[in-house]
Amino acid sequence: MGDLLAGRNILIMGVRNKWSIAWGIAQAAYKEGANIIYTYLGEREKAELEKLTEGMGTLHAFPCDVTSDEDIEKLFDWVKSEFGVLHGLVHAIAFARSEDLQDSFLNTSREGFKIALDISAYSLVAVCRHAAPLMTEGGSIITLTYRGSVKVTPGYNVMGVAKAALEASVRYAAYELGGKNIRVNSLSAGPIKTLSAKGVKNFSDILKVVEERAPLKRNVTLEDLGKTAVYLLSDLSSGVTGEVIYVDSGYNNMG
Ligand SMILES: CCCCCCc1ccc(Oc2ccc(Oc3cccc(O)n3)cc2)c(O)c1
Repeated sequence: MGDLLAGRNILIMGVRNKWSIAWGIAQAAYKEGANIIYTYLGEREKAELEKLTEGMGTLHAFPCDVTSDEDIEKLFDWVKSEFGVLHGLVHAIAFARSEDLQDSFLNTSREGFKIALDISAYSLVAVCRHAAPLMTEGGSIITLTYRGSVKVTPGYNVMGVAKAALEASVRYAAYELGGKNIRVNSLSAGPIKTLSAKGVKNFSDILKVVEERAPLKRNVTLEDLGKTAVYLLSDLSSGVTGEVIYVDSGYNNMG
């Protein structure tokens, strides 16, 4: 047990089950003494959270559908009234319609494009706007991204466009919040078998390629991601903001 995050209130948005990257981050932050607050989408995710957090003390959780400004407002009103101050936030939420994650990118519909960008990119902007006033002692905000934002990954399609918008949003949010000592960064994870990954065609192909070609010759684990998230959430990364940190076994540096 470390104390890198002792006494810090950290809001984690996006735990769906034990395979979730957000759950790997929650476990690592908990081990470093953080006081974790969760948001969930529906009753199924709430039940999963209750199961996952058994034996970890009181479960602090609140519902939030990030497509609703009212939900986001209610969430932060509740966090303010229950905890007063927030020190960290993990945004691990994204969505695109599965038909937009299959073959032709050019066939992405206007509605599908809007949905992907609203949930996967705009939601970070709204969350930063509401979290910042609670980060009165400074803070660290991290979101999850993927290499498909900067390099074409067949099948990732509109999600790659959404992640490009997300990464640019991280830079602009970091610029505006730096003066309040609030840092905003993205963690670019290598492919991991999550519930979301099931929605991306060609996903399974890429796991094998990483294992064969990446410098570390293995895929990353939830533990790998959790440790880097603790670094970004803690004072160890005090000089880092507006950045994309790759945790992908070095794959992104291959030719
Ligand atoms: C061909 C790309 C292989 C590597 C993809 C790695 C990856 C896996 C999962 C990722 O997160 C999501 C999140 C939501 C998402 O949209 C979904 C997920 C399931 C069902 C569905 O209808 N949409 C797709 C990917 C992600 O951003 C990146």
